[in-house]
Amino acid sequence: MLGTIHRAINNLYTIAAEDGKTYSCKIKGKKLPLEEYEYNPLAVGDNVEFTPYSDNEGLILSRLDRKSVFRRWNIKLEKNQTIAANMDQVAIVTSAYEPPFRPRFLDRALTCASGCDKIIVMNKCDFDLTEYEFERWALYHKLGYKIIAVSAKTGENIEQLKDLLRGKVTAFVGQSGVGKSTLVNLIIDPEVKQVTNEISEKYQRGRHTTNHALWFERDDIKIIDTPGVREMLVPLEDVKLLSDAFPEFSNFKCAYNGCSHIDEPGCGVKAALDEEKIDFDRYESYVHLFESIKERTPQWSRTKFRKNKQ
Ligand SMILES: Nc1nc2c(ncn2[C@@H]2O[C@H](COP(=O)(O)OP(=O)(O)OP(=O)(O)O)[C@@H](O)[C@H]2O)c(=O)[nH]1
Ligand SMILES: [Zn+2]
Repeated sequence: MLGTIHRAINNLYTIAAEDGKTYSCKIKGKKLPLEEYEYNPLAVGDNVEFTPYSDNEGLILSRLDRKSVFRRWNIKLEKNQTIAANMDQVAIVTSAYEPPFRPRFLDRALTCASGCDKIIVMNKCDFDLTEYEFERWALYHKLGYKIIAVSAKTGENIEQLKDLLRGKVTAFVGQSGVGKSTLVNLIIDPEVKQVTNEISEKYQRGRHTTNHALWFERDDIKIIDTPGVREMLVPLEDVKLLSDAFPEFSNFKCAYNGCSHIDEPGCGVKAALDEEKIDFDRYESYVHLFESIKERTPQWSRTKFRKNKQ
């Protein structure tokens, strides 16, 4: 039987199956195959093949191919952790205030998502952005990302956000406290208008924080809410991920195929930077990401980077 993982906690998986029923499952026998540096074989959104052994229990046999993933580097485990899989798009939720808008965080989150569209949601737009923040925010629009400013508090633009979600599976990711759960609750259950900690019981969630990813759906809107994090570290991955998150670099040609845009001669990206055709802050953000991947594992050398890119 086939099904989709809607919840994954401590090797126990809740699966919504093709027969319309929900099964609580474990992985059969040995573990599922893991890639080097990979922590968890299964995440919310994964499609699996399983054998039911009772009306509501089963054993997972295999994972079907993924079309997309959102994964980050788990610093404690020193492994890539897959947070959500097979979504059509990732909504990176940021907030205008408390926590303040952090473009660097946003760049990292953009890099963690692969194989899907990315939309950027600015929640708490009942607060004003500073002029500087507004400019940074507008830059993402210029780069071609879908962006939307909403307020879970006042309801501003929530209908427009819903329009972006219809007919799709969307993973909500972001810093802790930006209001992901408040937004998800508002979208999934419009009757619920109270603040988060009052509604958390209804969904049997933690009081203030979401500590595991969870699938929600209502009509044709399907959302994977994910735990908020303080830091979003980019996964160890084919470095192509980085270039995907910096689409503006692809407008410029470099002398070397697979140029890392750090110190190679004839780098078109660095030339464009000198001519102010690329935003300096974005470039700096890229350098940080590049260095963070390189530092983490000495064996992930720049040579490997070049080889992977070709
Ligand atoms: N002013 C204002 N406050 C909001 C808005 N949305 C959420 N909040 C508040 O922000 C706080 C954090 O909201 P949560 O929904 O718990 O944030 P989260 O992103 O799910 O946080 P984690 O569970 O840690 O990932 C709560 O006190 C909410 O009531 C908004 O649009 N405007
Ligand atoms: Zn270059």
